[in-house]
Amino acid sequence: MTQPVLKLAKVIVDFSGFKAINQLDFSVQPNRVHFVIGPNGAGKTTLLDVICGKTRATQGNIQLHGKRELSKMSENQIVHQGIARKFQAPSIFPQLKVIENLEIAMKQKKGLFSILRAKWTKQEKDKIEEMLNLIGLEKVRNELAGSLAHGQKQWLEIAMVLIQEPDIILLDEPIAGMSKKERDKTGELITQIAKERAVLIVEHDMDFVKEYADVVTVMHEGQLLFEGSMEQVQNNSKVREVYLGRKVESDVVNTGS
Ligand SMILES: Nc1ncnc2c1ncn2[C@@H]1O[C@H](COP(=O)(O)OP(=O)(O)OP(=O)(O)O)[C@@H](O)[C@H]1O
Repeated sequence: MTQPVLKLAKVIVDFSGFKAINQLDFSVQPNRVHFVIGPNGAGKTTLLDVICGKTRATQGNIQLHGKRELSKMSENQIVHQGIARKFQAPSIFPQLKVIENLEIAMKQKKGLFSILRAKWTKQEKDKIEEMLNLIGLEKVRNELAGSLAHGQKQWLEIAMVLIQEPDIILLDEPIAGMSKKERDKTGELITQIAKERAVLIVEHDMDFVKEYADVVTVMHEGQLLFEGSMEQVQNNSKVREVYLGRKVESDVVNTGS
């Protein structure tokens, strides 16, 4: 079996006696679009927070490639290990051009010393070009980022995260507020990204999960309730029970079936 990119073992996140994550064992394989779903309060956001270091694990281990232990590292150190997160709200620079946003992301990757060497190498230029093509914004490269449509802003930020060349990218409800067309394009983009790295996504939209998931983890009360394909998730009795009586029940239990 392939070595997981990321592996959490017996992780606990305790908020003053309340365990938002409770003895969680969880791993992410390379080249997979991996979704995390679960009812409100299940611990999904806390899972992303603890992986990227925004929240500290009270207990347990978080390992990257089976060796680098992340649970004691700062957020900044974790980014440099190869874990990048894109939050729901875009954090682009609206007053700068699309291409300038990508250049800033590239500068962050280069670090201070290389910034002093002001010119871009051919490799860096090619990378920026590759990102523009990947997100389909090559024709609007000189537009101000603030003038882009909602979906385009989200893709730009995904590209800014990808420029860091992370091993794993964490996305928090990436299609929130998007039109059908934008959602489809985001799904294609995510599929494309997963060819080179692992993608872990917290998502509430079950149609989207069904369409693009390779693996779905269902969380409940800070623990892993079930993991498998979306079809297996939909047919699992424990999952049905947890969602029973909740608003999302019909989505999880009936989507596309
Ligand atoms: N900083 C905190 N202090 C105390 N409790 C917290 C904190 N952050 C989260 N929690 C609690 O931990 C539980 C899990 O929260 P989390 O946001 O991870 O759930 P979620 O699955 O992402 O939910 P949603 O789908 O509603 O976003 C919730 O009961 C929440 O109130």
